[in-house]
Amino acid sequence: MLTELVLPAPAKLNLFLHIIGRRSDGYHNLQTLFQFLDFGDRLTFVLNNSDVSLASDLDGVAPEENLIVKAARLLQQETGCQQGVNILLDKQLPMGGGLGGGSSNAATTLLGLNALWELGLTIDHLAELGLRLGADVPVFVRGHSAFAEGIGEVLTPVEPEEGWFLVVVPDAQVNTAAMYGHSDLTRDSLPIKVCAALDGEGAVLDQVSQQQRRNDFEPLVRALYPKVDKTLSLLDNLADSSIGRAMMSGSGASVFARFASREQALAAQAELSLNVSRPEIADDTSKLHSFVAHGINRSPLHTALQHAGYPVME
Ligand SMILES: C[C@@](CO)(OP(=O)(O)O)[C@H](O)COP(=O)(O)OP(=O)(O)OC[C@H]1O[C@@H](n2ccc(N)nc2=O)[C@H](O)[C@@H]1O
Ligand SMILES: Nc1ncnc2c1ncn2[C@@H]1O[C@H](COP(=O)(O)OP(=O)(O)O)[C@@H](O)[C@H]1O
Repeated sequence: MLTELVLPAPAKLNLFLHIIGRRSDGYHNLQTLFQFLDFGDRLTFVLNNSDVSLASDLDGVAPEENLIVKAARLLQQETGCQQGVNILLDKQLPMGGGLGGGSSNAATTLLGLNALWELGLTIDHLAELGLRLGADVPVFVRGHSAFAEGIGEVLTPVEPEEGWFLVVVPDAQVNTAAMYGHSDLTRDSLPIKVCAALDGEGAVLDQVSQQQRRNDFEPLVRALYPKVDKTLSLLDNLADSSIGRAMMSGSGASVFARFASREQALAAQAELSLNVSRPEIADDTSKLHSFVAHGINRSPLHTALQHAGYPVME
């Protein structure tokens, strides 16, 4: 019997993000392209017979508010499961970074405990539970790059090119709910008409050419957070314009640019470090954290579960 599982909780990027309307409950309808990164947090689950406990020290997040604990308790309520678990979180992703760290942690917990507690829930059921925890959780549960609509939960699997990214994390935490609620947010983008025969990435990209790709949060976050604005400008200067400009992910604060190879992404990272150490710009960008990662269309969580002998059930 399985008593311990160590699983990744990968980051995501929003390769574009258009906000097309606001629902009566205040949530927003989007059209966005999600791709996973081979970089993220790591969760260790050890079976116990008593309670759910989490070892982590996230600033400002009480254990009961942590999406990991919420996900575990939701599974217990839904299934009546009496088993417990000790969970250890190795946090690598910035909080409020637009990389989906909290949502990914929740999805890894749902899938990990479904295996460890032998609950046998289907992927559809787990995605539905995930949506109760956050709009971005279902894509991490389903584990495939996707064109997302609705509030982020209506997912069509797609195959964007698996490029190399330099991701830069300015020293700023952006509050997602506050950005969605801001009066200056663009929320009337024209919907992309996705044809019925959405085939791989093709149909999405035909309609959202590289030049048209944008993140509707970007102008607002740039105006409110000068560090994000400056970081985007710095990264854009290093980006390969034939591939695309630097963009923000989600509601920020992280920004990214795609490169033709890992080597080129690493070279841009080195140049960025050099640039921010220059006295004329060393002020508020000196705390830039960055990493190079591969964009991948199958979540490393699903790959790890398969290797552990627990392939995700459709
Ligand atoms: C902006 C995005 C883009 O992928 O990512 P992040 O920047 O958070 O990574 C998501 O839409 C964030 O999804 P997620 O972070 O799961 O949001 P939730 O916890 O469900 O909601 C937080 C708050 O954001 C608002 N919200 C969220 C999703 C949505 N489609 N419309 C909204 O208006 C609601 O006010 C909600 O109270
Ligand atoms: N396990 C968790 N990891 C990160 N954030 C969490 C977690 N549980 C709850 N949160 C809360 O969710 C918020 C959003 O976190 P996160 O998903 O990392 O950022 P984003 O939504 O910008 O991608 C955090 O600011 C924090 O208050």
